[in-house]
Amino acid sequence: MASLISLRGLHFSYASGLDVLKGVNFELNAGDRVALTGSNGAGKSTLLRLINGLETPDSGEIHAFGAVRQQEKDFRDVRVRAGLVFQDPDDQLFCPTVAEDLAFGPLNLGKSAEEVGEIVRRTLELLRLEHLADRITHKLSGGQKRLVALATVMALEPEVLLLDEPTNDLDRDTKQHLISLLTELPQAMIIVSHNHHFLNRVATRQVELSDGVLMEQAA
Ligand SMILES: Nc1ncnc2c1ncn2[C@@H]1O[C@H](COP(=O)(O)OP(=O)(O)OP(=O)(O)O)[C@@H](O)[C@H]1O
Repeated sequence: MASLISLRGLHFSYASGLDVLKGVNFELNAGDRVALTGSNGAGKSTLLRLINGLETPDSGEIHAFGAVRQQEKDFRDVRVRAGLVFQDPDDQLFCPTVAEDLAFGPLNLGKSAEEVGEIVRRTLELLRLEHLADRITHKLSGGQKRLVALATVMALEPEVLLLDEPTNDLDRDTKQHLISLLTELPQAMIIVSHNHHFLNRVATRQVELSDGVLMEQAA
């Protein structure tokens, strides 16, 4: 079966001249929950942004959902099908209330108000966030915002999840709930985290980004 996402010989440097990726090869297959580790500044968030077309590689190929993706227009459907939850929830949340933030994406995809209402209800329930539906998003705690950011991506019903440090700010019980939730979801995912306990519980594979290349770690 073809990979959901395939990166081939990916090179990327920032305009400052900083060489971040120096030939990354990677395959994400159905059912994979991949832990993406590496030291601070190794380029993990950059790699997630490249998959979503938020950065452009200097060379190499990005294949997603069966097609090569090169130009901005090629990534429009990738951003919906491979939902990126940013490291900083404030980059993700911009509507007045939690329910409106969850509704924004599906409404934008042209779903009916009735369908969207059902998606919002179901997603809030899945993440145990029903009690926050009418809260003002920017007044939530850091952990609450992180879960709402995940919920806004889940509301788009993506095929792949790209999670950047999903456990930051979460208390022990909420982390436990996130472990149960992620291991029960059908989606393939890439999870960037420094929390090895969490990754050991959730991931099916581990890759480490070091000196610009990805290395598969022994199970
Ligand atoms: N917009 C940018 N412009 C220039 N340099 C950047 C930019 N964003 C990130 N960098 C640099 O690129 C490198 C990789 O950053 P990135 O955020 O991808 O690392 P990371 O592995 O996710 O780190 P962390 O574990 O600390 O979150 C770092 O040296 C960072 O300072």
